[in-house]
Amino acid sequence: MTSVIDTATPPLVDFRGATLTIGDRTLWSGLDLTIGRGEFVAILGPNGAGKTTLLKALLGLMRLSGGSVTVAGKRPSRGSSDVGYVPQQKIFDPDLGLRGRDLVALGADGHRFGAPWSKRAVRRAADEVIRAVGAQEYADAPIGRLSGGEQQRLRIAQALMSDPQVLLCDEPLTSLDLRHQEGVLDLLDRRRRESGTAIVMVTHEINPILPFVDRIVYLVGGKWAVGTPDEVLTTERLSQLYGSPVDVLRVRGRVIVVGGGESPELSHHCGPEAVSA
Ligand SMILES: Nc1ncnc2c1ncn2[C@@H]1O[C@H](COP(=O)(O)OP(=O)(O)OP(=O)(O)O)[C@@H](O)[C@H]1O
Repeated sequence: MTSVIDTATPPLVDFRGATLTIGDRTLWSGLDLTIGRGEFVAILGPNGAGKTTLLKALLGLMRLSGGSVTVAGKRPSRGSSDVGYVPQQKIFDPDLGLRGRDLVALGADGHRFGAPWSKRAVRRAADEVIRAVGAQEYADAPIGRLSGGEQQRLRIAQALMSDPQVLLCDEPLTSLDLRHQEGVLDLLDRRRRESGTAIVMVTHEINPILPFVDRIVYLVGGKWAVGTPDEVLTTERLSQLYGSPVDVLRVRGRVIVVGGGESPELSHHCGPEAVSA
C-alpha cells in the first residue's frame, strides 16, 4: 500500500503531553500524538478507556487537564469547519420521515460556515457529498427505511459537508456486516487519498481496519501506546499496557487479543466480539 501521508506540512492533529482527567480519574496522560494529512489512525482500547473523550477533545467539547492540542494549527473549537464528526451510530427509527438528503443538508447547519448558506448552495453541496459517498440511489428515501450501511454512508456525507481536514468517526463499523464494513472503510480510505483528509476512527473492530490504518492509538487504564499495528499489537506491548498477561495471536492473517482475565478492562474488550474483531 502506497502511503499518502504528507509529512512535509505541519500536522493536522498535534497532542503534546496531553492529559485528560475527569473527577479523580485520569483517562490518559502525557499523550504525544501527531497526525498528518491523509493519515488514517484508529483509536483502540477497552470500554471506558477514554476513546470518545479523545475525539471530544478534538471537537473542542472537552478541555485537557494538562498539555496541549491543536487541530489544523488552532486550538479545537466547537463547530469548526476543519473537523467533521460521525457520531456513534444509532439506527434511526424506521418511521422517521426525514429523507437521507435532509440529514446530509443538516451538516450545513450552525455557525460552521460563518455566513449562512443559501438553500441552493446547501442543495448543491449535499448533492456533491452524496455523490462522493455513492448514496445517490437512496438519498431521497426516508432515512429510517435504509439499511445500517446506507445510513452510515449518509452520516459520513453529512460530516463531509464542511469539507473538513480531519474526519472523526466514532465506531462507524458497529452493527454493519462485513461487506458494509468494507464499504465504509473503502469510502474513508478514498477520501483520505483523494482529499488528504486525516481520518481518526474509534473502533472495537481490529481486523477489518488493519488493511487501512497507518497507526493505532491504544488506550488502557490511563496509559497509551502509539505506533503501527505491528508495533502496538504485540504480546509484550499490550501486556505492558494492561499490566497483566495478554496474548496477541495471529491466526490466518487475523489478530486475536486474548487477556489473562485478570484485568477488568480486558474482560470488556476481549469478549467474544472483540476477540473476533
Ligand atoms: N462528561 C463526563 N462526565 C463524567 N464522566 C465522563 C464524562 N465523559 C466521559 N466520562 C467518563 O469517562 C470515561 C471514558 O469515557 P469514553 O466515552 O471516552 O470511553 P470510551 O473509551 O469511548 O468507551 P466505550 O468503548 O465504552 O465507548 C467513562 O468512564 C465515562 O463514564
